[in-house]
Amino acid sequence: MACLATAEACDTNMSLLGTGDLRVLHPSFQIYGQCRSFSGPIVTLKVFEDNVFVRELLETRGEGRVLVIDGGGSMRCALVGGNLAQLAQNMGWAGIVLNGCIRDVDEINACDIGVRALASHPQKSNKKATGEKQVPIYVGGTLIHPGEWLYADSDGILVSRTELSV
Ligand SMILES: O=C([O-])CC(=O)C(=O)O
Repeated sequence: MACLATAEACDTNMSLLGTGDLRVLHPSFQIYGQCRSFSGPIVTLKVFEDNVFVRELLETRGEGRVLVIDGGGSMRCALVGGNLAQLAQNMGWAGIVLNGCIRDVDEINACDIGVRALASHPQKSNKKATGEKQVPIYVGGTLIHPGEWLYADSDGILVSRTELSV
């Protein structure tokens, strides 16, 4: 699949940026994983310092979708590590965008998926199975709904109400 360049997508979709049908996430994410450019329909998850539901979702078939996790921006533990990134790759997820921290950076960077997160943190999260799947989340300064489309590359991250044509 041809990858859509986010800068070009912004230039050619000014009207969508104006209406909010296309939004640019705040540039506060670090780039990890082998895929610097990825896109797909969004699955959302809202959790706080607990990654049981992250694993539950990544154990299901990704089918080219992107898991966007609102981790509340916590800087106190990691929600995704090398095992979960490998699982995401094996299950066919296009990528993970995380408003929170990862760990096992070298392992994640070896995985054939795209990952965006705020930072790395060596400590694991709680395992209490709390959180909400497929709810609207507020990440990177924008409200994101399940089923919207995400486009990420070296320049940034876009969320679109509908699929964009390349
Ligand atoms: O299991 C966890 O809490 C996260 C982790 O370290 C991994 O995915 O390897």
